[in-house]
Amino acid sequence: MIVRAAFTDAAALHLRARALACRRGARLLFRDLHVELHGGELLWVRGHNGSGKTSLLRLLAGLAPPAEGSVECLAGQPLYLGHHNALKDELSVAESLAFLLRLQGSAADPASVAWALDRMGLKPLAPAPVRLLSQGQRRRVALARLVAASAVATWLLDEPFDALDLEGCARLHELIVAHRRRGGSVLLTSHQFVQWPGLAPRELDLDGLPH
Ligand SMILES: Nc1ncnc2c1ncn2[C@@H]1O[C@H](COP(=O)(O)OP(=O)(O)OP(=O)(O)O)[C@@H](O)[C@H]1O
Repeated sequence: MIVRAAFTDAAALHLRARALACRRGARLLFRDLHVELHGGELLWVRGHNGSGKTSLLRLLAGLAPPAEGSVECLAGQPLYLGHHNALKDELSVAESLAFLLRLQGSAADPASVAWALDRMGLKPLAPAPVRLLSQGQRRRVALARLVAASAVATWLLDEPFDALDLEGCARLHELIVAHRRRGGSVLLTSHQFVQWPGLAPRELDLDGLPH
């Protein structure tokens, strides 16, 4: 089960990375990167293709060790949502989401799954096989995990707006706004300008870093 983090203390420090360096193969992608993320904040990580945005998120999520520096998660283990949707083609939409919810330690009973699908506008697709879904519909199923992740203080989202139509973007926007309002923090990458009203992200541009 998700450990319920006490993150209602507005503007508390949730995540701190100091002097991070990231090496992929022979390439040093960046070094001397400092990141702080507080409750209620949205941080938009920008940079050209291959600048290291996904690599940075993986370091912050603890999925890979940094070449140098340290990462501290002060409000519990973050939820990392990668740009691969990780759905199982042979399952139905509801079964596939239940599987992902179980993996992240959230309740995966039929009512919780139905609620999460409904919040992402997917209710009619619950019994459909995943293999029949469009890319945007797949993205929505993956993002439905966030509906059940209100107890996780920090969300790390890699290209969450990818493949979404306007309505899908609006639904994700709502989830992010609600999470920040309850004191949660969000760090995301996006190639699109994050311009939804009320989002007002702080920006971290990897293109400006030493390497
Ligand atoms: N396993 C790996 N071994 C070696 N190099 C890798 C590996 N994975 C990624 N890279 C390289 O690291 C660099 C950064 O990749 P990363 O996916 O972090 O970039 P990104 O900023 O997220 O890119 P994009 O905007 O295209 O999603 C790329 O040049 C990529 O080729």
